Amino acid sequence: MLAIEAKNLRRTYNSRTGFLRPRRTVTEAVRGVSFEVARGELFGLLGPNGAGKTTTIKMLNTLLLPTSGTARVLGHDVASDPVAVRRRIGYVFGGDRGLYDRLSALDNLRYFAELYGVEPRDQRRRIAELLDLVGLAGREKERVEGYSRGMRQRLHIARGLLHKPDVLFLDEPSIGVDPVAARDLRRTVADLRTDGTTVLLTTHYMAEADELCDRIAVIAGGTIQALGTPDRLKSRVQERDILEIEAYGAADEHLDRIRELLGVRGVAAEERGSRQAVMVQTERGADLHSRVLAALDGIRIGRVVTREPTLEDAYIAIVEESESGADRGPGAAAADRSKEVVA
Ligand SMILES: Nc1ncnc2c1ncn2[C@@H]1O[C@H](COP(=O)(O)OP(=O)(O)OP(=O)(O)O)[C@@H](O)[C@H]1O
Repeated sequence: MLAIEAKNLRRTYNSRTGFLRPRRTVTEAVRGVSFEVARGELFGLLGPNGAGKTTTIKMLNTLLLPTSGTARVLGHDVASDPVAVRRRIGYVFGGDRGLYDRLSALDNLRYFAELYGVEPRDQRRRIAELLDLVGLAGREKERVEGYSRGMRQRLHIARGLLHKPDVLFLDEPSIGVDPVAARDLRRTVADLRTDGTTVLLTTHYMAEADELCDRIAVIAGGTIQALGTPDRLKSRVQERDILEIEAYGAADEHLDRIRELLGVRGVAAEERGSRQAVMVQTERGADLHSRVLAALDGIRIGRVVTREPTLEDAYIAIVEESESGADRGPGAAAADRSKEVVA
């Protein structure tokens, strides 16, 4: 039996804005998403902000009803049998909500164990096992208010696992967590595999997805744009070189100028503090160094390197292709999904 089976899932949001001239906005957040996750698999859902990842997860974990389509978790239909689904799943989301700061980690876990109906005779053992799994054993008597963000996230995971769910939804668990703590968190997630838990993970960190996930679906504009193993997704850009340039103040017009160069297959910029990393995907062997630098004329440039493509580059290529259909430019796909109607 499959752990998760989503068939043509759709979800529309209706929201109202304005008082004197009320407007109703209809947003098609998820537009026909289908995928399957096998038991014991670690499946990643990647996509830009607003792609529809959280909405998809919320339909699978019964927090939202699909507008149409069907989904089953461990064979139970999310719409007609939500109680059976809830009994078998855990949900952990990034951020600060969901723990009691003034209590110790141990008291938090005891409280949630009661709430989730963990048998009193099993509670001690289960909590000890989980503290061990998430690397908090020895620190459990400290108040959560003194915990670092990474420790909190690991405690969140322990909380989500108290009732031994077969499927765990992890929505951006490493958001705001420093690199060392993120590494510990990844180890925790990888360890879940050993006891057969199926994990559906959303993340914005590509290295994390590459390291952890058996398969990944890239979602953009409410639909799945690519699905496969990390290696399979990377193979989409294997015929490319990546020119990475450290720049200070590159604007959209500079990126557009680079995009127009012959041999350039994609451009993206990532803010890194006061500077940007401009990533230019070029056809393999096309030596575009000088022409790309000329397009950035007038801007302070730091290090320039050519490197092999990573999962992040594959992801950028997939998302750019989905957004640039018919020359509509970045963001067009997202804009198409919201329509304003007079209320
Ligand atoms: N409650 C809501 N009411 C109206 N629109 C919503 C609501 N929740 C989400 N949306 C819209 O639906 C679309 C998908 O949002 P969703 O939160 O699922 O994306 P996401 O991929 O999880 O994004 P992020 O990475 O930013 O968390 C977005 O356009 C968002 O603005």
